[in-house]
Amino acid sequence: EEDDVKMSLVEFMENLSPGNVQRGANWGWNESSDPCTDKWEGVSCDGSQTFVKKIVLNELNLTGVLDAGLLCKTNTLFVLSLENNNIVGDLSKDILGCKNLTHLYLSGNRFSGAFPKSLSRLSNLKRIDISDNRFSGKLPEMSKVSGLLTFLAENNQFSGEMPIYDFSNLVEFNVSNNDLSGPIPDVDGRFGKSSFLRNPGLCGKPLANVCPVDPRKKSKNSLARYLIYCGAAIIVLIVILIISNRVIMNVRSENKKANAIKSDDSDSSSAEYKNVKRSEFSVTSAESGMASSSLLVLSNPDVKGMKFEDLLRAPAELLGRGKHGSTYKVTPNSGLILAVKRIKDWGISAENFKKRMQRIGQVTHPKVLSVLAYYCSKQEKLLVYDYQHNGSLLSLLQGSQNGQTFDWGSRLNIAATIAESLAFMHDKLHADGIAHGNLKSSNILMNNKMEPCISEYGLMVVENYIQANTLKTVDPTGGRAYATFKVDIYAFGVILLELLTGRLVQNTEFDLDKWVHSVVKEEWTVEVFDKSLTSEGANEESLVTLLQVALKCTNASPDGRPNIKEVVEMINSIKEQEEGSSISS
Ligand SMILES: Nc1ncnc2c1ncn2[C@@H]1O[C@H](COP(=O)(O)OP(=O)(O)OP(=O)(O)O)[C@@H](O)[C@H]1O
Repeated sequence: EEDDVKMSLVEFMENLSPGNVQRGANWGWNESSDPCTDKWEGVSCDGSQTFVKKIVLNELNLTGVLDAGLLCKTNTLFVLSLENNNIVGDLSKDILGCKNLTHLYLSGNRFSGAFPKSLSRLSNLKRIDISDNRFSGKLPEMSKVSGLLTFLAENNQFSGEMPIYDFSNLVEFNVSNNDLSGPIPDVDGRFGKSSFLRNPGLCGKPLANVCPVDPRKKSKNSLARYLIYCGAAIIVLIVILIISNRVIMNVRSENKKANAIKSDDSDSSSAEYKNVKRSEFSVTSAESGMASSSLLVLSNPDVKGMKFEDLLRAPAELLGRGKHGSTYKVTPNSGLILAVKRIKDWGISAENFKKRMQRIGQVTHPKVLSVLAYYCSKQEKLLVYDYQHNGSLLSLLQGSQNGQTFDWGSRLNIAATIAESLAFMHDKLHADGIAHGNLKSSNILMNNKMEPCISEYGLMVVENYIQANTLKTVDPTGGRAYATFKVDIYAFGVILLELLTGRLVQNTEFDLDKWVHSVVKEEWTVEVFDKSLTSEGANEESLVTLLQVALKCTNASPDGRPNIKEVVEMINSIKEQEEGSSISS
C-alpha cells in the first residue's frame, strides 16, 4: 500500500510539472526513493518518518493540473500548500478523499470552476486560502466546520448569496472582489468592510450600502413603521420642548449674572474670557465651567506662566479620540506646538492625580515623552506634551500595509528602544507602583530623529487595576501594582507581534494574540511573519527568536511572562547575533 501511495504522489507531481518530469525527479519525487527518509522537496513527515503530513510546494512555477484523486491516496495529509504557482483546473470532489486535511492553501494560481458543494465534509479544516484564482459558482457552505479559523477567497469570481459562516470563531475572513450579491450575514462585528468590498451586488453592514427592502415585507411592515415614526416624532418633540425650556432658563440666569458683573466690574478675567473665539477644544472644556487658573508646570519653562485659559483660547485641532479621552494639537501664541490630552472619567482624586504627576515628572528618559504641564480641576484633567511631528508607530505600520518600506532593521531597533525605555521607567517607578498602563502602537511616537518615544506613561490607572485584579497572580512583592507591570509586558508583546506580522490590533476586531498562538501551535510558524519581511530577506532565525519573545510576553498567565529586564536582554542578544552575522558575511 505504501508503494501505491508513493506511485500516486510521483504521478501527482508529474501532472503538476508536465514536460518537466526531470524537475520532479531532481526534487527527489521518484519511485526509487522514499518521500520521508529521502526528504522529497516540500514533503514533511511525522516524527517516525513513516507517513507524509505536509506537502508545501509554493512559488515553484508549477504549471500543470492538480489531480486531487492521486494526491488524496495519501490520506494522512494535513497540510497542502501550492501557493503562487500557475496550476490550472478545477478542484474536483476527489479532494474529499483528503479526510485529515487541516490547511488548504491554493492562493495565487489559475484554478477555475465551482468548489465541491460538500467541502464541509472535510470537518478538520482550519484554514482555507483560495484567494487570487478564478473560482466561480457559489461559495462553499462551511458552517458545519466548527474549527475553521481562516477563510480567504478574495479576488475570484464567486457569485450568488453568501452562506452563513461561524463568524464568532473565524479570525481571518475575506471575500472581497468577487461577484457576490444579496445581504451580508451578521458578522458579529468581527470583520470590517475590507472583507467584503468590490462585490457589486452585496449589501448591508459592514458595507455602507443598505439592502433594498423586499416590497412584500414593506407593505406588511408599513403600518408598524408608521406607528414607530409617530411615536419617535412625539418623543423628539417632548425632548425639544424640555431643552428649549432649559436654554431659556439658562440665558435668563446668565443675563442676570452678566448684569451683576457689569455693575460690579470686579472680575475682568471672566469678561475677557467671554470674548474669546472658541475652538472645538475650548468650547467643550469651557462648558465644564472652570475658573481661571495656572497650569502646573513640570518640565518645560516655555509653558511657565501659561494659564489654563491660554490653552483654551489657542487654535486647536482634534488629533483623535481614544477610549480615555481626546487629544488636540494646540498652538498657543508663543509659537509652541503642543499636544493636549483631556482625560475623561479618571476615577482618581485630584490630590492623588497631582501626586502621581509630580512623581512621574521626576523620572525623565530621552525616549519617554515628559509631561510638560498639567491641569486638574474637579471636572477636567489635562496633560500637556510636546507635539511630535513624525507620527506614531501605528502610522508607520499602517504605512507599511500600504506598501511603504518599514524594514526589519528599523523594526528590531524600535523594539529594542521601547524595551529599554520601558525597563528604565519600570525600574524607577516600581516602588511607586506606576506602570504605563496603556502601552500600544499609537502611544509610541516618533521624535524628530525618527526614534520611538513612549508617550502617556502612567496615565491609565483605573482600568488596569480592574484588569489586574482579575488576573490570578502570585504576587511576590505584594500589591496589585505588580500585575499592572505584567499588563505592560503583555502590551509590549502585542507591539512585537504587530512589528513581526505587520497586522494591527488597534481599531480592528482582529485577535492577533489568539491568531499567532494558534498558528504556532500548529507548527506553521513562518506563516505569521509580515510578507514584506520575508521577501526583504530578513534573517528567519532572528524573526523566530523575536516571535518567541513576543509569545512569552503574551503568555495568558501573568506569572509566565518575563520581566522587562529579561525582555531587554533577549532582544539585545538578537541584535548582537544580527550584527555578528552581518560582519561575518
Ligand atoms: N504628543 C503627541 N504628538 C503628536 N501626536 C500625538 C501626541 N500624543 C498623541 N498623539 C496622537 O493623537 C492621536 C490620539 O491620541 P489619543 O491618546 O487620544 O488616542 P489613542 O492613543 O488612540 O487612545 P488612548 O486614549 O487609549 O490613548 C493618536 O493618533 C496619537 O498618536
